Amino acid sequence: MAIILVRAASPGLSAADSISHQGTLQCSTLLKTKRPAARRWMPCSLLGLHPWEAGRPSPAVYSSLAVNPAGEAVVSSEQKVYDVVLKQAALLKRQLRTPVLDARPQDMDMPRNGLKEAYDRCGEICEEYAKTFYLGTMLMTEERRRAIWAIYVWCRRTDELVDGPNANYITPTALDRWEKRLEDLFTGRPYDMLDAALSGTISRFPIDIQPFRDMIEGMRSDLRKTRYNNFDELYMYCYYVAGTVGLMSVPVMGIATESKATTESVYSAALALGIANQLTNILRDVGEDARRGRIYLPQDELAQAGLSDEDIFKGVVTNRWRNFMKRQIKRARMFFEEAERGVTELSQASRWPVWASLLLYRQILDEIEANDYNNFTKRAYVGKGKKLLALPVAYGKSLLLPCSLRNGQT
Ligand SMILES: CC(C)=CCC/C(C)=C/CC/C(C)=C/CC/C(C)=C/[C@@H]1[C@@H](COP(=O)(O)OP(=O)(O)O)[C@]1(C)CC/C=C(\C)CC/C=C(\C)CCC=C(C)C
Ligand SMILES: [Mn+2]
Repeated sequence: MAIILVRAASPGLSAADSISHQGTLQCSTLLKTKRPAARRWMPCSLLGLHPWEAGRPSPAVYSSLAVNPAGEAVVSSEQKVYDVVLKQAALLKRQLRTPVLDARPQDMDMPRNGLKEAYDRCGEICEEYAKTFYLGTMLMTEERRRAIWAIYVWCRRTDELVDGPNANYITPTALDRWEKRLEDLFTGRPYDMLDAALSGTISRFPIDIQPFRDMIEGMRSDLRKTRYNNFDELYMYCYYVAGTVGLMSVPVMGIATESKATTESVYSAALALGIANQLTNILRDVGEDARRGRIYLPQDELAQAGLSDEDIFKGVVTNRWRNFMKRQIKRARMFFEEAERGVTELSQASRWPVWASLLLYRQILDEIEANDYNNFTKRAYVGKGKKLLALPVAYGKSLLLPCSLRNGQT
């Protein structure tokens, strides 16, 4: 059995997370590297319109069926993911009615101070890799903040498996081992200190394993797939690698007690924020991903715009490219808009970091425009000044009443 031990030059982690034994995948390097960019296409072909152009209805209103090239009706990715949203929302509602904290093993055999150290380490990693977001978490209650750090670190480590410096050595079997390790930590047998922080977190919050499994599935898909035929395929990928983060986070962030929104609608918004972030990430990184042989943009939309893989490899900004990009940006913004309604429904102290991350990530789209759509050789980057300005704006927005109280139920 292969042992994958990656660390040494890692500025992120220390001895505690480097324990390795046969057959267990070790992922202790958290070097700042880039994930290949990602994508999605809306299965509304049956309606004859693009939802992001016509005003995006709630997922339940979308056609649940898409048509495959053979003309057969198939369940769309959007519908499949919406089923996950419904399941997660139902679980949350059920678990909030049961005494969760008593029903689950506490702290999973970790000594109290060991767990504190584990959470602190997660906080340090989070601070190192996502400074602004880390600052935002400081407004949350201590328990929530630690939980978000633990989730962040698990996601970051998972992402690093396929996106980090050792990505070339990662095989589907290694991901299977990572998933086994996930199952172990969910049943109170964490493998290392950072896993223990997540074990502690799931013992305190009603978090389900499915979004975590699905993120690993996204990493599997990254290993085997370098093209996406249409937005439906891209949507699924975005759900796997980023929508899942939204679903993991809601049970920790909590819904405002005064909110009148349904749990499903809050989960849908969280999903939308993950999708919006990932679409933005993909649009920012077109050139970088192409240099790694990856094109996440929907192939059918490229063809409709008169563009090919070759055009992307050449990396010349033409009017065709500008027009294509305008539509992609418009779609990403629609997902941000959908997410906005949900942020207001979160518990008050959770809203600020989420608003901050939404505003900051969305600004990357403005920067792509400001670069005249040259995302081949220019990285869209939000400057320090704009970043700083987003923080008070986000704070102001976090004070607003939930949308469901302003406009009736969402
Ligand atoms: C407050 C807040 C934002 C909480 C989420 C914190 C958290 C657990 C983040 C984990 C992020 C992570 C490491 C995901 C792994 C996969 C990945 C890297 C996805 C990309 C993130 C951007 O990272 P970066 O720019 O560093 O990308 P590179 O790896 O360098 O390419 C993603 C684009 C997706 C991240 C997705 C989110 C942060 C989802 C946000 C949604 C919520 C927090 C739900 C909010 C709730 C409502 C109701 C709106
Ligand atoms: Mn990455």
